[in-house]
Amino acid sequence: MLELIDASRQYDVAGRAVRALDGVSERFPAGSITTVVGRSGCGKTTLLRLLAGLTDPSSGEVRRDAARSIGVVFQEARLMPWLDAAANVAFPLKGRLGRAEIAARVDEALTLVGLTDARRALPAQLSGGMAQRVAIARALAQRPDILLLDEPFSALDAFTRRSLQRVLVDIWRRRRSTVVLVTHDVEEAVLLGESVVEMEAGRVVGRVAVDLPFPREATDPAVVDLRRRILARLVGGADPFNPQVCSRRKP
Ligand SMILES: Nc1ncnc2c1ncn2[C@@H]1O[C@H](COP(=O)(O)OP(=O)(O)OP(=O)(O)O)[C@@H](O)[C@H]1O
Repeated sequence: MLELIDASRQYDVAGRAVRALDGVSERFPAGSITTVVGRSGCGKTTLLRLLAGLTDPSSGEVRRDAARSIGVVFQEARLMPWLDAAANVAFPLKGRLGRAEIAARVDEALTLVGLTDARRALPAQLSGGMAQRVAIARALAQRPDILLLDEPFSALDAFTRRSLQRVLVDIWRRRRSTVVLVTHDVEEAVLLGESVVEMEAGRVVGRVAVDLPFPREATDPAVVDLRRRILARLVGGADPFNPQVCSRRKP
């Protein structure tokens, strides 16, 4: 079980208290895939960092089975610049697994993200999207019980994004790890989540069960309809470029 109980996180920004997360209680059942959607700055990354144990809540609680392994994909690749793509993927496995197992996992993960030809390239020789795919491969190779992804596909072109979304769903269905994926793309949230958690101004304002079989298609009328409804709720007809919108609306 992965769970937030009345969790809040406050930051001090130039002497002003910013409530990045405001009393969130949310359960992420073992083996489920959940997407968290909301506009920029509404606390999605903070929620993920709390789940990962990278940030402590200012108040409230995070419950996570300590025996379960966690893999995190951040918004940016965070590769080690002196290691090639394959060595970056292998790095977290060193000392935990034998050489043959590491080699097999690295091959498998690089194949899944479509980067077998780039295995000897250094991060500086990769495009931004390729570097991000290496970061995704690094997380997949660890085969974590809990996989947390922070807008992992937003730096990718539409074709690569769609194929990696499929890879993620495939892997989740095969391994039944607990997956939480944060995105500002409502379509992606509907395509990938068994449930979509809607966030606004540091709060969870809705949770929608998406009762559609995988793999899902963006053109499926049920997906289109759900996307439209979530978007309408989150935007609420307000000016999407007005930052005040975030804090003005109450759940
Ligand atoms: N380390 C930090 N120090 C100070 N303020 C922070 C910090 N991290 C986040 N915040 C603030 O908390 C709020 C929520 O940020 P968070 O990164 O969680 O949002 P987000 O929904 O993930 O945004 P995005 O989609 O743009 O990544 C923002 O107002 C942000 O400025």
